[in-house]
Amino acid sequence: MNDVITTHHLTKTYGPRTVVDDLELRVPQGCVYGFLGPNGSGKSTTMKMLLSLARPSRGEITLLGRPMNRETRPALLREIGSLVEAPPGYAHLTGRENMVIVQRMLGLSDRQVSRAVATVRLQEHMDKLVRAYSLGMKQRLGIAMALAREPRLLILDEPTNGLDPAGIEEIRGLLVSLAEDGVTVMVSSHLLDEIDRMASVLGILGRGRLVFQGTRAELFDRSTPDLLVDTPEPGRALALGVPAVRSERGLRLSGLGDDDTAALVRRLVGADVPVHGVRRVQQSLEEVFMDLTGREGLL
Ligand SMILES: Nc1ncnc2c1ncn2[C@@H]1O[C@H](COP(=O)(O)OP(=O)(O)OP(=O)(O)O)[C@@H](O)[C@H]1O
Repeated sequence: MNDVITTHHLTKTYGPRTVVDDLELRVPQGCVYGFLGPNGSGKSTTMKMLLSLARPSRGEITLLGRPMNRETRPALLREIGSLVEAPPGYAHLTGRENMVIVQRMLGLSDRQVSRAVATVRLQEHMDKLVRAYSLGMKQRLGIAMALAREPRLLILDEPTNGLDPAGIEEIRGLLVSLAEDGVTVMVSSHLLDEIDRMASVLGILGRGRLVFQGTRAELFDRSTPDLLVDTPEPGRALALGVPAVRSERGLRLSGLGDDDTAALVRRLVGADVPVHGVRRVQQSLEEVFMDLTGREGLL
């Protein structure tokens, strides 16, 4: 599978602060790539660098198989649709007038514009002022603007921000169907659940660094399942200073490898705490993310 986005040592510093740190992104063709991270972890800055809206302090970007540089930039950007700030568009114009501006700017055909509008299902609202649109309609108009050029790559920064569950569901369905048609979609969010339900590949940022990249299954492979210790006397185990929380049948511990598990069992048995069983259970996706991002409040 070809990668549509690759970066090498991609870094952004603001003064003494490194906000994007040595990223090696690999975004495969035709997937929804979920770019996740807590607020302030560097998602927007990364996407802006991919779109030449911010200049990298260091590193290289390759898009659609071509290195991004002064010569290739104009042609590459023509093939990329994006939504990176709050919904674009002039509020005092209608949806249609906004689309005409995009059409003229990019030299698009009527067919391209009407297809994009139909894809986001805004046909019936094109003669309303954008000011009167709901947030979801504004986001859909923004996506129509990004789609009209029939991009091979879509880069969307938090496109579901502020939408209600029905609006989120609608955007999610739209992005998945675009990917099925071969468009590569990179979409950022700080909402784990939302990304998990649409992305087939995940990139997770924590404090500017890529802490994980791969499929959901690979993510679970990397995590250490929690340990459940069945004991009728969890209080005595906790009194020993064992780093556990109480669970239904005893105790639950996170992040314990095999050696630590053996040491724990020895310690409990040595202290005469009855151990009826020791099992592993998979962490929830939330817990895996929390561990990776340093529990910075990813939802
Ligand atoms: N122009 C700038 N000058 C200085 N610092 C900046 C600038 N732009 C972003 N930052 C800082 O870089 C860090 C990363 O910001 P960024 O917006 O990329 O994060 P994010 O993951 O997209 O977060 P959010 O979900 O809140 O948008 C933040 O600490 C932010 O304050």
